[in-house]
Amino acid sequence: MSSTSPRSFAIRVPATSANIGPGFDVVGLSLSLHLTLSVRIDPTAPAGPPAITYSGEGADEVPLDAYKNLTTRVALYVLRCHDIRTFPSGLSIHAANQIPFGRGLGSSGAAVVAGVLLGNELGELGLSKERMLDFALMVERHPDNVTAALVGGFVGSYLRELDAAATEAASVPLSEVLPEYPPDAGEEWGLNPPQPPLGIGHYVRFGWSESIRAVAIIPQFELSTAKAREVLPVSYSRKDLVFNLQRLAVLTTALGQTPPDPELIYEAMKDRVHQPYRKALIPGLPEVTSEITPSSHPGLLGICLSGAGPTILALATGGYEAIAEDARKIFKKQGIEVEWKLLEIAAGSAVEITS
Ligand SMILES: Nc1ncnc2c1ncn2[C@@H]1O[C@H](COP(=O)(O)OP(=O)(O)O)[C@@H](O)[C@H]1O
Ligand SMILES: N[C@@H](CCOP(=O)(O)O)C(=O)O
Repeated sequence: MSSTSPRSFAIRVPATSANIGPGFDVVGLSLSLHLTLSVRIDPTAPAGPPAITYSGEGADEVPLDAYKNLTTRVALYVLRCHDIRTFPSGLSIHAANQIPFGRGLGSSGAAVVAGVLLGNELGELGLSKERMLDFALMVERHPDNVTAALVGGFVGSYLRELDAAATEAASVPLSEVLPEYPPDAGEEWGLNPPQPPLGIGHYVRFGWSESIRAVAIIPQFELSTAKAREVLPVSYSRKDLVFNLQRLAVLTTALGQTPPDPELIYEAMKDRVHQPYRKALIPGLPEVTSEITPSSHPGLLGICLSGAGPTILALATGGYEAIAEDARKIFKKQGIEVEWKLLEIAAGSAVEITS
């Protein structure tokens, strides 16, 4: 294909639920709601900034300026790290988004991963998954959502301990990784964006019993992840850490067993590291997680906050509607409306060349 031929491709990134109870900042699960970018590059089109259109969740608030939009800013960061200073001319992008913003379903992680994949395709960079994860981790610094969104499934990840130089490179302020472009008149384009250190994130995919589905009970208010992280303490008692470690060790295997064991899983999805501190931001959270149990709701395996919330994630093999409707009643007492969705575990991110 000549360099003046138009080309098109689609990028599809799943939603994610992070933590799954005790695995704060460690485990994530990809879910069947997607952010899909339909991208066209027509090098013969008149020069101009990228044309972005957007539909679905967040359409009323997402910026359509490529220098302000999270996905395109991440793509430009990836390009600049490879000495490509601008978007190609004749670039148009349509984003169709099913992932609600600020609900604990990994919308920002999906937007970041989509941006990394977009940069990789626009620049024809041929980056490996591992290298793409490095770029995503320069922007979203907890690995659980972006790793599960990139590779798909039920995934555990850790950040490698970096040496002093790599630590410095990885701790540059986000404003330097993603400066608001374009620069003011008279300023130069930044020539040396902070390069991600090699091999920041490492992951493993756990087994997942095919009988398990996810009920996402989504309160109709937004809670930013940044705000929900501010309420967490900086240190924990040994008792609380051991409580979580014991459960996480059991949970990562228990969710792969067929048939899954509700008694084992319900207890293994309890948490003392983040949920107790977030309950003030999510009225009804303690009641939902303690009143909906495998004995009151046959089919339920376990129930927890999804990511930083406010969504509640129930893992179950049946009885989905009763779980969701009873959670709705509990939230209603707090004056909170919810919608709920029955979701499957999704495949990881994918790029499809359409022409
Ligand atoms: N598809 C998207 N395109 C651009 N920005 C997005 C997109 N999805 C999410 N964002 C940004 O991420 C923010 C939500 O991130 P966050 O508070 O981490 O919540 P969560 O990731 O749990 O949905 C949104 O308010 C928006 O600024
Ligand atoms: N481990 C993070 C996960 C945040 O997920 P999100 O979907 O709410 O962005 C945390 O709990 O803060």
